[in-house]
Amino acid sequence: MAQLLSFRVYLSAETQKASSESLKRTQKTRKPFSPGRRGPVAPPRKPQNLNLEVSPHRAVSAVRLMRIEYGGAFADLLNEKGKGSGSNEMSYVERTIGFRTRDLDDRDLRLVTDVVGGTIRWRRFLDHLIGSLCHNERTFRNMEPLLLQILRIAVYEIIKLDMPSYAVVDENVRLAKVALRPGAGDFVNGILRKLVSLKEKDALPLPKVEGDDRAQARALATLHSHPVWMVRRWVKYLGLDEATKLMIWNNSDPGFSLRANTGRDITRADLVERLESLKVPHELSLNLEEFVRIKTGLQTVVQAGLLKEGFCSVQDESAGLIVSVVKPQPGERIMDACAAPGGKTLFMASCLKGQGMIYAMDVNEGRLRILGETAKSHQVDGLITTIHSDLRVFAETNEVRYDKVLLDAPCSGLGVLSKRADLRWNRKLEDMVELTKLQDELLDSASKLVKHGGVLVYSTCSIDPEENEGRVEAFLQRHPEFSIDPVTSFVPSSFVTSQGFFLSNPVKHSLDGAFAARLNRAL
Ligand SMILES: C[S@@+](CC[C@H](N)C(=O)[O-])C[C@H]1O[C@@H](n2cnc3c(N)ncnc32)[C@H](O)[C@@H]1O
Repeated sequence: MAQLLSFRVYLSAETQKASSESLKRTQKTRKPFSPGRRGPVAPPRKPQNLNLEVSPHRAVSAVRLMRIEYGGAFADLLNEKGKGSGSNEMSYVERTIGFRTRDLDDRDLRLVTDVVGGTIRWRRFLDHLIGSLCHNERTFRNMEPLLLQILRIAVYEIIKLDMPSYAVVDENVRLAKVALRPGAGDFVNGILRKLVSLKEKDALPLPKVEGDDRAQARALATLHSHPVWMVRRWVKYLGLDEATKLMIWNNSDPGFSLRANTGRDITRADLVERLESLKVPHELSLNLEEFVRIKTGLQTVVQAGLLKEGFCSVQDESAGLIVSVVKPQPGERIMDACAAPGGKTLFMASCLKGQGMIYAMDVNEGRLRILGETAKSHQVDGLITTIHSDLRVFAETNEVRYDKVLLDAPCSGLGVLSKRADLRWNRKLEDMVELTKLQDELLDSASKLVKHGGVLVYSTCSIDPEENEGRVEAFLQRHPEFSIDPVTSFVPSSFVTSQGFFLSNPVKHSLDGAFAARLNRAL
């Protein structure tokens, strides 16, 4: 169980740099969903018989989408469940739409993952099309949640997956009829037939990128399905072309990297051998000698137990490169001040070659416990001491100083939107103000723990200059005892910014976006 959890957390660790606090907030404030009209929760429906007419992947996708949007579930966690979680999933389906479908086979599971991820990513774009095809805005605004999810799935399948229209219309009309009522099926039929006809004439009602900055940002936000505030921010910082490329990247299927567990003397060659025997296509990382990239086959790796047995971890290369910036050396005492769930802690521990200690601190006790359990399976637990504390409180009272401190700060996660399909919709502009304030406080506290002549590494999985360069610049003004140590000798040159920081750019490097600054404390 701990192993499964640790996989989940690893996968999300590198993908979920988003502050878990704010996500939790979203989770708490979301109301339980009802399949009927938006509003109060409907009483549970009575279980009915198995329905073999409705396509299982669509029924399950619609229910997962309801759970994500109204029930506070996270898209990546639902997708990771995969095979074996069938009966639990079917009981959700039954409770939500009143019947079961046949069990999902491997192909259905892949379809569910694609359809759920894609429908979430493309939500704004799909809603624009659906809204344009309704009689009036009120029809769209008052649409019952399940009906809306069925329409989103159908529009996504027709427009983005290019599935045969007749089958998609037929299947989704049937789902709406059985799960809701005959009239709902007629409504879905009407909307989808209009859509198919416009698609065939190449006349979809899409906005034009024209007018003032605000109007252009709104059009781009619809066409590439992102919140308007993100588009405006990226156009400001990156320019129109780069912002557009970034949105295209965020909408593409994410790739993953695996790190061979060198802490257990497993080499990349050993990992490659296992991947070959499992027929998982892979490429060697050009940036890190422990890493292998895979585009497909992650489920195969999970099912073969490679993560469970501590053979390897799922870790993005951008996270591995942050560890390169820290460059842990045998014998060092390193404070990992925001450590959980521990992706970087474990990699750092494996660099110590049995000598030294990583002090892994986190305010979240549950995530820290998972870190401890995973450290055992990776056989590096003797090199890790966990500390459950708020860094700000710990730094006030603790007298010990460390050779190096890594502050992998809670951040917006704007660098990992390709992996976290729902994050773009959960993140708000106001979060940025709260996060930068927290990052400043944590930087001040982390700096107190660095010994004279020691190193502080500040990192995020954001590409936002305010969370990155902006925080470091403000910190250096408050702390003249620190200076920038350019990362030139720690990472390949294409990752080094003009100021000497590490930046992985999703568009340029085909990795998650991440940032790190290496700061030396004067002797
Ligand atoms: C980006 S995640 C860290 C990811 C981790 N370094 C890894 O590689 O797996 C940020 C972490 O900071 C923790 N955190 C947030 N505020 C904190 C605080 N005041 N003190 C200590 N940890 C905190 C969160 O619980 C979260 O686990």
